[in-house]
Amino acid sequence: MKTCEETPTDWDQPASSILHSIREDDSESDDAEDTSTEDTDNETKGSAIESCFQKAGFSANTIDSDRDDDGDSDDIPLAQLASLCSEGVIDINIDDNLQTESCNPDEWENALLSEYKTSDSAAQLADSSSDDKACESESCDNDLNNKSVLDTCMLQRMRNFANQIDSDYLAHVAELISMTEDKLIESNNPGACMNAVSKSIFNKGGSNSGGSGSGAGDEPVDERLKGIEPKMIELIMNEIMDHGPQMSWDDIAGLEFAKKTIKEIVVWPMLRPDIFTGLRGPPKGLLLFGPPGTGKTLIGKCIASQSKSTFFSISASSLTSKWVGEAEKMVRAMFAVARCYQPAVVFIDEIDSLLSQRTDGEHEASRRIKTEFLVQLDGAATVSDDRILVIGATNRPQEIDEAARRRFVKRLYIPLPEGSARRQIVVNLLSQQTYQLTEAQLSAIEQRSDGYSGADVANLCREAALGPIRSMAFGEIENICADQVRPILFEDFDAAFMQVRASVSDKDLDLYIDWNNTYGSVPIRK
Ligand SMILES: Nc1ncnc2c1ncn2[C@@H]1O[C@H](COP(=O)(O)OP(=O)(O)OP(=O)(O)O)[C@@H](O)[C@H]1O
Repeated sequence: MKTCEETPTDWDQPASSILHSIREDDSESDDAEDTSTEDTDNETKGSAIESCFQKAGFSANTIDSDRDDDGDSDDIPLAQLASLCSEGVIDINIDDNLQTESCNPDEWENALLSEYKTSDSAAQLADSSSDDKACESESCDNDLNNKSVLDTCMLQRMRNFANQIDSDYLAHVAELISMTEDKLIESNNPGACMNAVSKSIFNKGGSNSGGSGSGAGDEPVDERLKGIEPKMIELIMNEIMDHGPQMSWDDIAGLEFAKKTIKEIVVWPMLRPDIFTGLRGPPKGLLLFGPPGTGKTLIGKCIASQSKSTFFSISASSLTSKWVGEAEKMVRAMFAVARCYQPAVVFIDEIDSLLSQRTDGEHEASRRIKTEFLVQLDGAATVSDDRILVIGATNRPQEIDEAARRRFVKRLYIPLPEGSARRQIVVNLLSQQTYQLTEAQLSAIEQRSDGYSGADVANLCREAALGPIRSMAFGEIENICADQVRPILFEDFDAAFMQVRASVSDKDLDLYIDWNNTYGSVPIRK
């Protein structure tokens, strides 16, 4: 095992060479132990990494970090990436450094390295690496300004990290890269790549790297997270940052006008901030209001997917109930994390409960949360470089405070689905099951479900899907093969209509339409 007294590394050589030398160091020291096992491990690791990077749309030479022709594509690039990302040294500012739309590996490396060298994090890294067993030498702790000690400690830390990469971890990275494949290839944008990969590694890295900034109890490295409790950051990453599947506009039935407006005012500007500047700048606050179960949350998720943004989703009532006494801090922390993961969409469900009209008897705590939220909303709106969109969703728009309403510049009514949209929801949901319904029967379902919300229609389908099971005797259910269950028939829907009724009344609808015609962005006729 090398110690901190090793020869310092020349930071001006490409990162790949530095890491190559780490590898050589490692193989030298480990040769005596068991070279053959390590070779096999590295080969397996290497091919897994290669497939990760190929999946992400990188050319093969990105993977051959040795820059030689020996065909030995090993773990160096991932180790490098993983180490830097997990340490929080690399963040989305990588975009500014690169100022390029290409995924050129040399530019990556240089940018990574310059971040690494210039960042304050270097000192923190060396500091944290003093915890590493390999860096127990007193010189690490005592002389952080000594360049050679710093370099060696960093190298040791990178080496440790590389050694900790296991197959589970690779699988995780592969899964993430495959999930974001479209995003990465489409944008061919290193910033997006880094954002996606670092997000994954940041999450997973807590257990793998033990690195600073990744786990609870560590001081976060990013400037924007200074003063925010690491525990809170972790909570936000795990509970509020949405890691669900990507969504497309076709997953949302109907609502064509809303989709069109949102694409125009939100998605395009987030995708092309360079074009949508000044007067064309996007609104930073969007309010989606309408009856429950009409797809407001789906729209929020879809905006995040389609604008290649990180999605943070929280319900205002859980802010006030789940984090009693901490809600205000939570709001601040959430926006701080969102700033680190730009472009970001912060979706707040039931926003009325957070931003309801002020009353004389209002509780001090709820007044403070409201103020904090408005401050953050203003911050997101005034820092023009920030690409954070706040989406509020509510079923009770009339209860929203005037000051808050003003900050949601765009206010879109999300109404009950029309007949064709209800039919599309039914067909989409049934496509996952076997069913036998004629066009005429589908039309009958469409008509009978008039006044149903999207969620009501989904419930109707769920109820109908149980029909074939209910028609069986108990013993039969226990033994039947799944493919022998009879298809869903019209009679099942007939029965389901008796169970599932519309959840929204005409009176409620009138209230929404009135509010929309007073404050909404797209007035409609009753
Ligand atoms: N337009 C739609 N297209 C497809 N599915 C829909 C649509 N609207 C609602 N649904 C179905 O209803 C469910 C609930 O939708 P969602 O949570 O987006 O509604 P919401 O308006 O946010 O409701 P709430 O106001 O109660 O939070 C979805 O998971 C989906 O199954």
